[in-house]
Amino acid sequence: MSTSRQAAQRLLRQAISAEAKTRTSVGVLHANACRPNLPGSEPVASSSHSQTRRYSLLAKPAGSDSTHRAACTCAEQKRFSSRPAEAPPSHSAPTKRKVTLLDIAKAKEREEPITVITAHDYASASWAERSQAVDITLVGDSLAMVACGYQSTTEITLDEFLYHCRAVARGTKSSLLVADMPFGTYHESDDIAVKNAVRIIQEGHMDAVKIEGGAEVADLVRRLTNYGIPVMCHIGLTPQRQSALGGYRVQGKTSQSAMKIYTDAKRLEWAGAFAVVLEAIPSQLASYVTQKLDAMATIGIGAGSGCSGQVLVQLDMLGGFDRFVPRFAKQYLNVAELASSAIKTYSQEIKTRKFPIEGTHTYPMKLSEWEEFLDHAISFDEELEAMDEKIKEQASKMV
Ligand SMILES: Nc1nc(=O)c2c([nH]1)NC[C@@H]1CN(c3ccc(C(=O)N[C@@H](CCC(=O)O)C(=O)O)cc3)CN21
Ligand SMILES: CC(C)C(=O)C(=O)O
Repeated sequence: MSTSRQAAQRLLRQAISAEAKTRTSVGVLHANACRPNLPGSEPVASSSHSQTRRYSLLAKPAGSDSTHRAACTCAEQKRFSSRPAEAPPSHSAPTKRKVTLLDIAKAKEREEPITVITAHDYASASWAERSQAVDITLVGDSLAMVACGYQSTTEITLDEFLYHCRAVARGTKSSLLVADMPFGTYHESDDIAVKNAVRIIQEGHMDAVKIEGGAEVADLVRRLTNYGIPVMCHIGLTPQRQSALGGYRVQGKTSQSAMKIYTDAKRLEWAGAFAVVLEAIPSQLASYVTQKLDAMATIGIGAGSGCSGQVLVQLDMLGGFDRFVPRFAKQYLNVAELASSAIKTYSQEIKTRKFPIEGTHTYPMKLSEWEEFLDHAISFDEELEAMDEKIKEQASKMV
């Protein structure tokens, strides 16, 4: 027998024996994690499975489950009744209800691709919302690099991160909100990790947390799901460990590291995670893992089309981040180029007095009010002039 096969079997045995120790309550855990009975989680219409059927996770109108956040955005909209934007903002026309864990589980089961995109602030969250086409909005800690300009994701603190979570939550109504647990927030102890996860839910207004790691975080995943905090995991290329991995490198290319990814995925599923991000791994491995999981959805990024869903960093797919472009990032737009050329035109128009345009970007005033103002202003100016004269006279007497 080859050594890699022995190593693989050893890993699987380790995974199974570790699981056996905690297996007693697995049935219940699984039910909790993957068949949640949360408020607002109505079942999606029970039509028969069809690969070609249009994906209908988001099809239901928002109604009784409209959230506090939704109420806030509507109130804000009324307050700022300025010139209407070109198209109505998404929150003016709520058309879909909140996506739930049950929807995600059903989509996985029916093999309907799950769409995930990151958002880092209110604007990017609103664009995702406006598309009415996103199942999960992820506040990924890539925001440390993309929105804050840090060198790596390990530099951001929980407080900084929570500020972004809140902004994203204000711009999101329908998609399920998942946020990374930043580096250092789940490492010290499981007690501290639970406390920090609670902060992300409570202060960050998120629906679920995401944790990087495999077997080593399985106990924590189990504990969080037991407490009713849904968990998404992240294996393969785990950016918080880029130093240890020797950079942002593809993972799972040898049979042994592929086995580690597979057994990690199994452990995380047993622990109750509702989904796992598979980043930068060979696509045949991602497909295999996806097919062998019962209840946990796989969300691929650089892992091919065989996953239960896909995720990209929003500014990568919009072409708004140029420090590096991973192979897996398809650019649908070049927002950086469009934005900087628009800023250049704006500046040129200011210099050539083409902007602002009288009547378009200006506010009107009644002629009668203007004439009355001029009367007052002219006499005010005359008084000022007279005072000026007096001061000059007195000054000349003093010298
Ligand atoms: N803008 C952005 N997009 C991301 O996807 C992302 C972040 N930032 N920040 C955190 C991590 C870092 N990630 C990265 C960064 C670089 C590569 C990259 O350039 N990888 C090489 C593969 C190298 C190899 O062959 O092993 C590539 O060519 O894609 C991949 C993932 C993913 N995450
Ligand atoms: C790329 C996604 C999966 C992520 O983890 C992030 O945005 O940090």
